[in-house]
Amino acid sequence: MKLHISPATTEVLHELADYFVAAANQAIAAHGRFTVALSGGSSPKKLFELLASDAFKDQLDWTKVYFFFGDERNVPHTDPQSNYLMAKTALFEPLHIDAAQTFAVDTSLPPAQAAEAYTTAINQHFNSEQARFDLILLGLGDNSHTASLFPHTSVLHDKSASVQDVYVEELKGHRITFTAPLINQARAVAFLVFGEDKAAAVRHILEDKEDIDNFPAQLIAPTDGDLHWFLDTAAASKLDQQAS
Ligand SMILES: O=C(O)[C@H](O)[C@@H](O)[C@H](O)[C@H](O)COP(=O)(O)O
Repeated sequence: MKLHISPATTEVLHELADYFVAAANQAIAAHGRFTVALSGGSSPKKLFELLASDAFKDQLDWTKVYFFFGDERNVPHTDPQSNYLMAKTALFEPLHIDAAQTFAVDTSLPPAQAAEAYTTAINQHFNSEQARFDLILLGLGDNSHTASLFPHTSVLHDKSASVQDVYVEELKGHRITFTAPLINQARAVAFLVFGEDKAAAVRHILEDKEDIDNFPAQLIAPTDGDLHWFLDTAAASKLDQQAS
């Protein structure tokens, strides 16, 4: 596990954008394409905008990049809460990504069917071999959730490498999420976390004793892959360890 800690969010974003480009070019050179699962929420929006900016957009062949979502809210793709809408606006449209390269969760289906259909789409993308994403981007909630692996939900104990529908009591709604085993199959996982309000959660995940039901992001430990945390100093402020 590698910690990347920088004072300013702009530095964190540039470091992760450099890492994203390097991982993409390495995957494209090695097996002809780069398959990435994007995180949702607010943190990654600036990363997507940076990747689509003049500073980065010409650094890789975007026609060889395939985009999935590590989780999605149970809303239409036109809803401001939609993770797909955020990525479409900040990344896919500015880069003119072909629709055939983007895989949105079909939220027009009931959530359980949407999750099952997404699992099928992933398995088809990987030709029914092990679904091994080249990179999975994750955020972290201040309650230590990641993707839509929320505290005290049954999906935390799902041993299948799949996509699941989960009812989240605190949200009073359904989410569709990768399971931890699916995330942990990835070649690389990168967390992007900003701000003092996340500092306690970061410490729970990286330094406190195992307590999966309260701190679900502790589940994330790639079996045979790299784990990176990209943090600003505020989010890292409660850690004993600093960047390695
Ligand atoms: O769909 C989502 O909301 C995300 O996938 C979720 O896991 C997010 O990464 C965290 O909640 C942090 O969200 P912020 O970046 O908005 O703080």
